[in-house]
Amino acid sequence: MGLPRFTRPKGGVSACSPNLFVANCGPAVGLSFDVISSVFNEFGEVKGVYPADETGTRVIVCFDCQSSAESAMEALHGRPCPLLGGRCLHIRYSVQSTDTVRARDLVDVSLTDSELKVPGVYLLHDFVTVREEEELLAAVDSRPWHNLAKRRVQHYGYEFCYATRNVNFNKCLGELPSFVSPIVERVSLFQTLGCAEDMSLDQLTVNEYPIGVGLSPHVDTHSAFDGLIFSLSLAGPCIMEFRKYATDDSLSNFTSDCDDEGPDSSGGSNFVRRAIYLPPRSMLLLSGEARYAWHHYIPHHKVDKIQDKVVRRGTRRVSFTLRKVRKGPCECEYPEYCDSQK
Ligand SMILES: O=C(O)CCC(=O)C(=O)O
Ligand SMILES: [Fe+2]
Repeated sequence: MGLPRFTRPKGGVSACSPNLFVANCGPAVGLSFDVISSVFNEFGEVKGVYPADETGTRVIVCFDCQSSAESAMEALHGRPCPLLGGRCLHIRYSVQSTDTVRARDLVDVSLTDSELKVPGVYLLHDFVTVREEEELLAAVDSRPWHNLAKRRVQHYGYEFCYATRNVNFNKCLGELPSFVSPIVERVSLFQTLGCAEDMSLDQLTVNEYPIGVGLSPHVDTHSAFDGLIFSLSLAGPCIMEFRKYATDDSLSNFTSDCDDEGPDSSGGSNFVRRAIYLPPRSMLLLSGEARYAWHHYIPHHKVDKIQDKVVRRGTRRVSFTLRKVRKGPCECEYPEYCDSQK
């Protein structure tokens, strides 16, 4: 929605374009949009990487100019790509589609974690006061931001590297800053909701999303972080979406956790999709299945539809993502999604 749509060209050879349709690559085969973007970025500026369809194995890579797309095509088409898990990419030039928003792009947006029905997601509203929100925003705004292509970030505790989607374990940046201490202490509130894991945290990523900017689908790297991922929303709200792909192994029991709804079968989709509204000052926790087996992302929209109400994103959103860096290999129960167990 709101994004240009590109498709696979029909027929044989297609005219050159700055946009590539790339098959055999995507989140369903363990390659995040950030990793794909960093690989294609070697050939010129990548404006965006988008799902080409709902399979999770085909993406559209949009360059800012045609010559970069040509170089990427020449270097990567039909050859195993070591930086993309040795996968052999099938690349064609893509054409802009005239499709309008399709019904299946719309998903009901839940307001609470119990409505959402993604096991392991918890949401607490008003986790911080308006005053605390102002102080947290002032604290990060007085510190240097690091510019990414579409948003700004700050890292504390350990630096997160977007190219590898991992942390540099040997480079500890020091303790978490004191302005976040009250929040780190308060996360123990989630224990009253039935979450029994170790709540100590030593890594903070602050993300600042300008209006309309979102985040590509990903699972936080298992080997990088422990089992709890907290995300505090400040300033503007957002909708966070979740997808669980049906892997070959899970197809037979795919509906066991989500017995009201199987994988979306429209247009060949092979995932279940859910969405939740995250208001400012709310704290989200991803644990268990939600943390390890569901992709999460924020659609790039300037306008969101929440239970029949159209909500215009009027301000930036700043999030504090708090995690604990993992000290050994991940031993989760979801080996098909786990980089430590592959
Ligand atoms: O902005 C958010 O709430 C989520 C950020 C996130 O998913 C991440 O940094 O991995
Ligand atoms: Fe994440």
